[in-house]
Amino acid sequence: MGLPKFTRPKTPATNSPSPYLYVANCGPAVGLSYDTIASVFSKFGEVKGVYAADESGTRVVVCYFEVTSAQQALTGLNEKSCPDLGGRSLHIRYSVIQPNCEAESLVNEHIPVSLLASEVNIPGLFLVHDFVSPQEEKELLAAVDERAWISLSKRRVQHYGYEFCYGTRNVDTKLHLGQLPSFVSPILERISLFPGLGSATSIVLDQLTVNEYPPGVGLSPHIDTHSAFEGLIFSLSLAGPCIMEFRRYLDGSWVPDGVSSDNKKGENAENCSNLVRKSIYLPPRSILLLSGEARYAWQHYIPHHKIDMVNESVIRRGARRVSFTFRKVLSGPCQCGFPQYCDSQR
Ligand SMILES: O=C(O)CCC(=O)C(=O)O
Ligand SMILES: [Fe+2]
Repeated sequence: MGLPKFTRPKTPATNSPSPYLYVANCGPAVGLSYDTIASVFSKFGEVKGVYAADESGTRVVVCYFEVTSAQQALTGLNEKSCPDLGGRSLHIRYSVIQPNCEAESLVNEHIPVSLLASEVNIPGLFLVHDFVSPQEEKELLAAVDERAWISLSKRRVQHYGYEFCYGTRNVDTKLHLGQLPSFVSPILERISLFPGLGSATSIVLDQLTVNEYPPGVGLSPHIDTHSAFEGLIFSLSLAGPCIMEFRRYLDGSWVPDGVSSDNKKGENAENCSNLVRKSIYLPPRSILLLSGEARYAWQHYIPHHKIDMVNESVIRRGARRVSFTFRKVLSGPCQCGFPQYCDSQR
């Protein structure tokens, strides 16, 4: 599964022809849809696909079936004002294919982005839109902005209840920071009535991490450490949207130690064939619940994009996205039914 990764060619020359063209000054961020680009390039031969070359929205890779098509397109379009593309001049080179590599950085390599959890079809994943009102959103943001942020390399965080340690990806259960702050009390009450969980389940949450992501900053793939937290993880999205992706290794491959949520390397899967990927759009004021299989067996991550393609629409990340992740610290070992992904059971 997944497409090969295309790299930016090192030499600017038109040597080493290949069926793949790396095209700059072209893409959704400059108003050119993938369909428009495909239709212009298909004048030179059959186009296999058009993909984002990176997260800029202004560079794409056009893949032909035949090298000769790419050669003709390069001759016909490179550095020339193109009337079919609003007079824009494209900067084109042959691209290089990197074999056996998943291309997660190709924004449009994409898996379709679902708007509803039911479309994603991962057991235990739920999304509720408009979980808080715009006024509550404003108040929650104001409350955290009055408090001290901790700066990580690319984003800022606050921890309540227990501190989450990114080095060990765990919490120190002996270090209780206190009750969750009163400004989240109405949210906790509403979570206790969460649809789908049944009134028999009493939901106690005692750890909150607030994450503030600037535009273009995401989160690398991870499963929240099984031994750190119980089975329900709620994440409230505020201020700006994002897409969250999920991937599961079908053979249950273990995530190597040291791949922390701030380590972008963790995004490059070594092996594409045993991986399933899904994607969901998280609008501001929505809350996501990871439980069961979604919590224990699927890695979740936020691609490092400034713009996201949500089906046919280009969605710009806002000035920031702030998430409130509510969890319950686990006191004993994890006894989940997914031992192949469980640090307590390996
Ligand atoms: O920002 C989010 O919604 C998710 C955060 C997350 O996955 C985590 O802190 O483990
Ligand atoms: Fe997480």
